[in-house]
Amino acid sequence: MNILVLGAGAWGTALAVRAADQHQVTLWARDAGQANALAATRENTRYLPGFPLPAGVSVLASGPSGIAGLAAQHDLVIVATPMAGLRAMLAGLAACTRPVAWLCKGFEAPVHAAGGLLGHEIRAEVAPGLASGALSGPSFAQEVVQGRPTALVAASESELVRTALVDAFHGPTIRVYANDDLVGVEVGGAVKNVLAIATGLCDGLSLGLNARAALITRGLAEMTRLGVALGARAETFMGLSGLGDLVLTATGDLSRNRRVGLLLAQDRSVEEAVDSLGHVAEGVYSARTVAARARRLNVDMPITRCMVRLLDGELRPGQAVAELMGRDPGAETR
Ligand SMILES: NC(=O)C1=CN([C@@H]2O[C@H](COP(=O)(O)OP(=O)(O)OC[C@H]3O[C@@H](n4cnc5c(N)ncnc54)[C@H](O)[C@@H]3O)[C@@H](O)[C@H]2O)C=CC1
Ligand SMILES: O=C(CO)COP(=O)(O)O
Repeated sequence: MNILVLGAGAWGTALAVRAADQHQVTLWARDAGQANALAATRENTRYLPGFPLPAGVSVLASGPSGIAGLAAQHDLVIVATPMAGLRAMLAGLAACTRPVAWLCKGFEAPVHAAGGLLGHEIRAEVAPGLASGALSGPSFAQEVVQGRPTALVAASESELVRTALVDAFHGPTIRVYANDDLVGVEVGGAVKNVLAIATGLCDGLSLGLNARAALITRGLAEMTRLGVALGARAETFMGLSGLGDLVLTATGDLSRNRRVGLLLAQDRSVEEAVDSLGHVAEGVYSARTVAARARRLNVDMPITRCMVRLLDGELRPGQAVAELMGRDPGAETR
């Protein structure tokens, strides 16, 4: 198989390295300078230092034919940009006849009255004919690139896309499960980032293991409520892209979103926390949209609401905890 990976951040690079165990991979960087550095050093020193690119990975910057021309020369196209780059990528790939999958986890920042969109909603606007889906699940790039065992979920309404993703990435160190609930998989990947900020905050404030378990469990409930209201199946949230990725990101110190929460607990500003990462933390950008869409659907998401007020500077860390603990008693429903 010939695989094109559009985006040379940590995750695109890690998946390119692993896919090259079994396939030919082209890793595309939007910035010619970054592509040249990658090609010269055979290492992504900016986003994933310490892991050489194997011979099966070739590096490219945009050529005269652009991404549409490149896509036509490959069997599968992976969009590995953050959410902020997905709309432009899908628009550029609108006429592509190859299967396409995005890796980003979040809601787009609002571009019109409908509010911020998930990947499949952006696709419906800019590339409705594209055979496409999302590759998601609990997967830190640093572990995947080292060949540590990982399970992913290939989500699409299209069997062709699910099969292409399994063929591309299922191997000795990665298991890929197929799921046709694209909405559920996308909601899980987006909301877990917001909840990981909350759990980082909780751990940074040394609230204890009981508090962390409560946040994860009640966070899963609010993620499920939003997903079901958006048309997902509830059982998807018990799977890899729901519970699985929530547990990983909320508890694993490799998570950039969790690290934002840990830094906020030290009274660092959101800007300082994000700048210190040097990587994207999608939960920071998605939180407001998650809360806004939940509000419109009449879905109660108290943890998310609290995180938005913290990120907006309306609450200090201690006040956020007091607000969550001060709520009226309620039944343990989903
Ligand atoms: N790193 C990880 O372990 C995982 C990340 N993801 C998701 O994958 C997406 C990408 O994450 P990472 O590669 O880790 O990010 P990163 O911060 O390591 O790299 C981001 C890359 O995207 C490029 N970029 C930034 N803004 C862009 C835009 N507007 N248009 C096009 N390219 C742009 C940057 O130049 C850089 O190459 C995120 O949505 C993240 O949530 C998903 C699973 C695992
Ligand atoms: O999505 C991820 C792991 O599955 C990565 O999470 P962070 O973006 O918080 O690092």
